[in-house]
Amino acid sequence: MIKYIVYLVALILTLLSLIILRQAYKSLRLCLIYRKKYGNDVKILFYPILGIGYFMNQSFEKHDNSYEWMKRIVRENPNVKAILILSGLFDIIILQDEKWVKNFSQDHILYYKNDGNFGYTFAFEKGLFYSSFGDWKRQRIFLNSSFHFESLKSYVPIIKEQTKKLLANLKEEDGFVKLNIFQELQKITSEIITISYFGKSLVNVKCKSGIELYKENNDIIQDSYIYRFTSPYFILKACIFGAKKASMIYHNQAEKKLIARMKDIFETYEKIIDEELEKIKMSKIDPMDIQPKTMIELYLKEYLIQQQNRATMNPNDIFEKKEIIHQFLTFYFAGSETTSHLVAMTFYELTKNQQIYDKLMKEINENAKDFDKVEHSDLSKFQYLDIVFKETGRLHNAIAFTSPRVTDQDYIKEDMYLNKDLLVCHRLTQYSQQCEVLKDSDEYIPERYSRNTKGFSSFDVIPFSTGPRNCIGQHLALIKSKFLVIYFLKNFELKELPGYKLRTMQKLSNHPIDEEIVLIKRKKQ
Ligand code: HEM
Repeated sequence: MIKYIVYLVALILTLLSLIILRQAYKSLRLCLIYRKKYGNDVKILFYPILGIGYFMNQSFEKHDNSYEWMKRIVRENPNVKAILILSGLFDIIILQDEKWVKNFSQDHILYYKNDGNFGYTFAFEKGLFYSSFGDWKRQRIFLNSSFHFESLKSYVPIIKEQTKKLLANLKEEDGFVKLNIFQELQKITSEIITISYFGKSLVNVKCKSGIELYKENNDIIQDSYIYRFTSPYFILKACIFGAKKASMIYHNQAEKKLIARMKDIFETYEKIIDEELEKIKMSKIDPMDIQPKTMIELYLKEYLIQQQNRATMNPNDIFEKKEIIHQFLTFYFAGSETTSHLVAMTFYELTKNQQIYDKLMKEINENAKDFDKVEHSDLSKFQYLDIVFKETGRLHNAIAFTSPRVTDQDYIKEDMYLNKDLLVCHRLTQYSQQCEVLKDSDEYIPERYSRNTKGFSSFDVIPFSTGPRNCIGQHLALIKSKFLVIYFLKNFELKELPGYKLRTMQKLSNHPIDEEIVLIKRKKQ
């Protein structure tokens, strides 16, 4: 018996050594290729196993921000085309050069995403964010109408109504109070996404486990993200099988629990969708006659039509019911924290920059005398708010680079070479300060965009990314954020929180450790 145990241990150790050797060889080879081809134009970093996680942690420890390391590299090497981070496990390249960013995002169709939160396949795989190739194209065309200007207009009453519920309990006499503004804003942004998708609030719906659906939705996204990047067991599995497959096999207790929670959420939404389908069937309305007002109606109409015409349809145009749920979860995950982050960080900067605060108040007082009367068409009058958001997106974007993509072939375009063994992503903000607009780039200056724009490119500040795979929700995000800021600043005063130090760490987003970032007080009406 002991003999067999010894053999087994020896076998496992040999296997592990072979995996480590294979990975180390891959990383060393990449290092040599890139060093030879680009010299210092591609900055190469190495840290065993932890790789980019190590540099982000160090950056947070030293500079209170998980991305300061990247900023510093670009500042010290303004011509750097990319940063290559090797780990022996996951080797990742972050493109910095404008032309490289442009080419890569235009040719996105050659790449696909195969990594995300633990178990992302259970919740998001069929949604737009993770879909690829033909499936991505079909979805993007299908969804474009819902994110079109005209459709977005119809969400304005929902946005205004939800915004007005904001902090309804806070009384004027409470004076200035600390507030977890992220939490409050996220409740609103996720509620707006839910109502514009399902046409109703789901705030009272509970999962089978008894936990509120909206709460579990937020928590599972965070928990599965943290598990993906911190569990040594999962990291080892991902190394052997790839992250996607590793989510599907050899589950330990923690993974089984996460998957059970995801399935619970999935089944709760499935029940809601089945009820909606049943209502349409009972009404005996011809699917062709449905005039969709919400995204769910758009989907259900299409779903019922395709059920009728399945035999004659192109199989690539047919989608499963699962996609309807994954799409909603995708919007929830991609659209709620990002939007609340934009608004919260704008508030933070306003408390630090009184002149900007005053200028914005002036614009709001002139153009939004009565919040109830502000319509979608009035939003174009808030031009200063536009550049305030642009500046927040530049300095405090929720994410610093796109999610990593992979491909099966080496990619070469002009002087850009991307080896097939790399995870590839690109930055969203240009950190170099080479042109006038980007001077003093650690400062919050919305007016910078009206400076001499020589050398400033439309690829320098791209918080919503660029190319065909840019953010489909960007206009919705900006409409929501504008109404939120206008309503908030008309009704509340903001003040700097004494002694507050902004420390942001990469979790799901690059998020403040302490979420109470400003003081607020209800204004006298
Ligand atoms: C301030 C708020 C937001 C920011 C900063 C933001 C940023 C981004 C970025 C950078 C990407 C590209 C990610 C990548 O390529 O890896 C993206 C994609 C995406 N975003 Fe947003 N987003 C915001 C709000 C929203 C909202 C409100 C929604 C939907 C309701 C949304 C839905 C999506 C989806 C579905 C994608 C994937 C698009 C595709 O692959 O075709 N986002 N977003």
